[in-house]
Amino acid sequence: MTKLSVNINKIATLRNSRGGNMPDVQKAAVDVQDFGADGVTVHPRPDERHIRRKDVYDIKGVIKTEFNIEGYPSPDFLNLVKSVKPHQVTLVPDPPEAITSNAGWDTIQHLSFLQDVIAELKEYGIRTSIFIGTDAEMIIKASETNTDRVELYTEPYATHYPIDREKAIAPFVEAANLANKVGLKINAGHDLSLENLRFFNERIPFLKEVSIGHALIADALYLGLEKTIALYKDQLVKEK
Ligand SMILES: CC(=O)[C@@H](O)[C@H](O)COP(=O)(O)O
Ligand SMILES: NCC(=O)COP(=O)(O)O
Repeated sequence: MTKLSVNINKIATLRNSRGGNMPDVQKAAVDVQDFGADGVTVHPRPDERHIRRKDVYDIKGVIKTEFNIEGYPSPDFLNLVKSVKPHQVTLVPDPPEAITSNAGWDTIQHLSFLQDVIAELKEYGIRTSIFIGTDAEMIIKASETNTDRVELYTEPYATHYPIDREKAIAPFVEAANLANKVGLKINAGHDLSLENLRFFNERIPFLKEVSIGHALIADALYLGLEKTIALYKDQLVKEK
């Protein structure tokens, strides 16, 4: 069954908005795991707009499932993840001013850089994943970085799903089959939701893990975190 890694960035956003420790991000990391998440994902951005470096260490201390840390491989970020040694690091090409992750890597232009970073992370026993679009050339080149996995950037799917879901999913099915063919394991994330997740999971072959945050935390404001995580997990149960 496809694993669900819950991204708790937006819990930190709420906490930071008042300057105290409510909601408690470390407690949220414990709770999402107790409620059935297969992992916790965070994205400590350079401006610490939500997840802070301290959060990363606090969460590391309570991980019983899998810890996935996302970020641009700056020297600061690499020092942080080498110190924390999460199960997985997901490398994203986000510039510091990006409002959110909105593109996959250009694995042709950045091949050598990614090869070096991935080799360094593997020396620390960290599983690597790189954020990628559905472009065939980028996926083929991604296999030359020696990354363990790619994470398919699913915003285009989520945007087009309400318009024409067959058209929305087609490039991602092709991309997943190609990634598998070139020896890459497959994660996916960004803008996945209760609306679009079941269809994505049913149609994408070889999918190992989805990381979901924004929509899940928004849903939890109405439904509660425990019920919301159960609903998202249910979307990942494949019909017999
Ligand atoms: C890599 C990805 O698509 C998301 O994890 C994104 O990085 C979320 O970041 P924000 O929560 O800052 O939007
Ligand atoms: N890698 C995607 C992620 O962790 C969460 O993205 P989103 O669900 O907040 O868009």
